[in-house]
Amino acid sequence: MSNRSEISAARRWVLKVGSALLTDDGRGLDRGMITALAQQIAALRGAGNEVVLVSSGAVAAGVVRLGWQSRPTALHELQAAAAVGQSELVQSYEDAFKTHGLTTAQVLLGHDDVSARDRYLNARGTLNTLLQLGVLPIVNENDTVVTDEIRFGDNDTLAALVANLVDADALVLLTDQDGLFDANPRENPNATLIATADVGDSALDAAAGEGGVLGRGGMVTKLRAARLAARSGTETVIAGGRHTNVLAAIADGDNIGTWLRTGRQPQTARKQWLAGLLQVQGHIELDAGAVKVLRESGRSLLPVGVVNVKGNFSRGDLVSLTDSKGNEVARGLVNYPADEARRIAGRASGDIEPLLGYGGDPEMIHRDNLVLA
Ligand SMILES: Nc1ncnc2c1ncn2[C@@H]1O[C@H](COP(=O)(O)OP(=O)(O)O)[C@@H](O)[C@H]1O
Ligand SMILES: N[C@@H](CCC(=O)OP(=O)(O)O)C(=O)O
Repeated sequence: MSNRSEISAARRWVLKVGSALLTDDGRGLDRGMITALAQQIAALRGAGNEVVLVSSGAVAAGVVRLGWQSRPTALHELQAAAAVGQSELVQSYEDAFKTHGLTTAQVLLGHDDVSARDRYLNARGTLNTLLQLGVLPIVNENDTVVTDEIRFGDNDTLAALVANLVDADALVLLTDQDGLFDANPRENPNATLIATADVGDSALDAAAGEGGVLGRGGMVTKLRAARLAARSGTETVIAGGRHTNVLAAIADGDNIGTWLRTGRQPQTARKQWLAGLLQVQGHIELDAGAVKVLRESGRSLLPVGVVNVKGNFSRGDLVSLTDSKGNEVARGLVNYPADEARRIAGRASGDIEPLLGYGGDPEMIHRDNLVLA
């Protein structure tokens, strides 16, 4: 019987595989692990789930391919190794998933892609489209172009931001340990596994330590990632990737690894997160019909319901939606910059392409990106 109904109910998964697991003791990519992962992910998909894979391993693969003895520290050398290793990494996955009839897509993201508002919507749109097409997105940090200051640095954080981006139900962080222990098991042989905890429990901070030689963040970044993911209602499980069929066990809600509970309704959590994300950059006045639809049926805002556009905002900015008297009805992330929003205001969605010269989103603001006042 499932102990973890919040996990077994999950349908949209972000799965992160760390360098510690994927690289064969620093001797390049562990092909056996990639084959096993592909088989398990294919099974998860076959059971009706959607999966985004966030995979590390580019630097470790590149270091071996270049014949270097150890991981370099200079940024440009790390970037060169990532560029070499990333092609090997995605090629290995593509080969492994092909045998299960799955198509993969390489998605390289930088910090701006998940924090700048316009790129946030673009990355979200692309990932959602890939999922709708049945493609398996394989995400990594865009290591070759990012600079020191803006690097995620570890893929735990990237995976959590991707979970926010696609509204994942569950985030699974697979690593070389069986989960989060009450102390670092490398240093303390008596450490015991924490099976379940509230993600916000501050006692966890004392338990989580740094990572090994291969990975970067250790449990510190995994805990932080779980907290980031929880902001949009995503549940996190940290588990050992070397167990046979670990993904099936997690998806069945079995008591494996560490479950970090969010304890909040996903939809509420996501909307609170959105609301706290940004400053309001402009105002959009709605007609009475649009106000009613938003309030009563929770639908998206279409351009046809827009009467007036104030301010100079960009795509992805947070705007305030008001009725004719200026009362705030809702807030949301707008799909069009102010000048284009003015041009399509009051018009049917079918007019967007002829008016703007490109086929943008049919909604002015999608309901997933709207929070009622
Ligand atoms: N409390 C803890 N429980 C489990 N592992 C811990 C803990 N504290 C630190 N660690 C370390 O975190 C490592 C996993 O993180 P990391 O090396 O970054 O791997 P990955 O590449 O999978 O992200 C483990 O090998 C372990 O040494
Ligand atoms: N983007 C890097 C991953 C960084 C990294 O090592 O992350 P992690 O394994 O999560 O600690 C790579 O592909 O090598």
